[in-house]
Amino acid sequence: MQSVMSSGPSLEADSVSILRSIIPGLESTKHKGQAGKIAVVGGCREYTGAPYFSAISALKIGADLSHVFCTKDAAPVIKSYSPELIVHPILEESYSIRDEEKSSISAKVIAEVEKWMERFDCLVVGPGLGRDPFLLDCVSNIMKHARERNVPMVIDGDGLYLVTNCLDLVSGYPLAVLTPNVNEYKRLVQKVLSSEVNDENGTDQLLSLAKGIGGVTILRKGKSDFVSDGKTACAVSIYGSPRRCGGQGDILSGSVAVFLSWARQCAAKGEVSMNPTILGCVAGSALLRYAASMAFDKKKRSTLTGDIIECLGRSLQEICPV
Ligand SMILES: NC(=O)C1=CN([C@@H]2O[C@H](COP(=O)(O)OP(=O)(O)OC[C@H]3O[C@@H](n4cnc5c(N)ncnc54)[C@H](OP(=O)(O)O)[C@@H]3O)[C@@H](O)[C@H]2O)[C@@H](O)CC1
Ligand SMILES: Nc1ncnc2c1ncn2[C@@H]1O[C@H](COP(=O)(O)OP(=O)(O)OP(=O)(O)O)[C@@H](O)[C@H]1O
Ligand SMILES: [Mg+2]
Repeated sequence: MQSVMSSGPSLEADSVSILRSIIPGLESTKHKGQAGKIAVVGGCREYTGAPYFSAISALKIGADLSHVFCTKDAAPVIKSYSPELIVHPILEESYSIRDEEKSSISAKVIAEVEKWMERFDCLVVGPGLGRDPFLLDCVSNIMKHARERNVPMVIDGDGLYLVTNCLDLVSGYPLAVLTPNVNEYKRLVQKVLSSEVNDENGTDQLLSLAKGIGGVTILRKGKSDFVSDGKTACAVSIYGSPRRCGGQGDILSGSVAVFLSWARQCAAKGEVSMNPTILGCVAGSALLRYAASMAFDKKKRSTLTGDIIECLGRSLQEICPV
């Protein structure tokens, strides 16, 4: 029986033990893909950094393959950041197409993603996605297909904007993980609970929110990260950095995708008993916070997201040496 809490009344999760329990061994018998195939749906004309941070973090943590489904404009830019990523330039924003093209483009997008969908262990929906209505409509269709195929989804950034306005996309889907920052959490609470964020009763409110969306898992980001699936709640407060450079949430989304895939593999073998989405969130949060503190020790005020990504490998090695 796996315990997510450390002993005592604190909500703090035993995140180091959780990390160690779900990280797979590196065995010579394994083939490419067994350690995880992740896809990020995000990246538009404005934002190319966010999907890159998410997808490259997944690889640096140990996934074997990392795909990005983005707009045609964003693709060459994301490809130029890294030859490691498999980049699909399939999405379109309204400015680049005529109204009469919309239905055929929408069908093409879903046909392209469908070719790959069953191979993915997890999707990350939203990093740098933007808010173009036509693009979000296509992404809604991608999410519906992922759900039909029982593919887990980590929803972040503009994916949360989409989901907050259309809760049915995730409501009642236990393989959905929402990772809101302070603004995104506020919008979710207002929409689902018709109230304002109440920090005095923060854990109860988080439990109600996760329950209100039908048992999805929510990772509320902040000074401490709080995680709940509507039944249990826990926190990750260890490590962290005082630098709040943009992009740390993107590292987190890619990390959670990998860890929840690993946690599901462990759960299928009966090695863990906690909800794998909770384990994935706790592990992702702890690793990001550890890498951020390591990067800050070295770079101080000039710490950027790229510096934190560079520390992911050493952080993993210190927590779970190979
Ligand atoms: N290097 C990169 O590429 C990075 C890219 N990033 C990407 O940026 C995107 C937004 O994420 P974020 O974190 O800025 O969202 P958040 O805190 O709610 O917003 C702050 C304020 O901005 C506003 N606002 C935001 N988007 C808007 C829009 N499209 N159109 C209009 N308003 C918008 C918002 O206003 P509000 O909606 O509250 O009225 C709030 O006041 C997301 O795709 C993320 O992945 C980040 O991951 C960082 C690294
Ligand atoms: N005040 C804080 N103190 C310590 N750590 C924090 C604080 N705020 C956020 N973090 C850490 O940074 C991570 C990212 O949270 P943040 O709120 O910056 O997300 P975000 O706004 O979505 O980021 P992004 O810029 O990638 O969109 C969280 O997992 C959390 O661990
Ligand atoms: Mg964010």
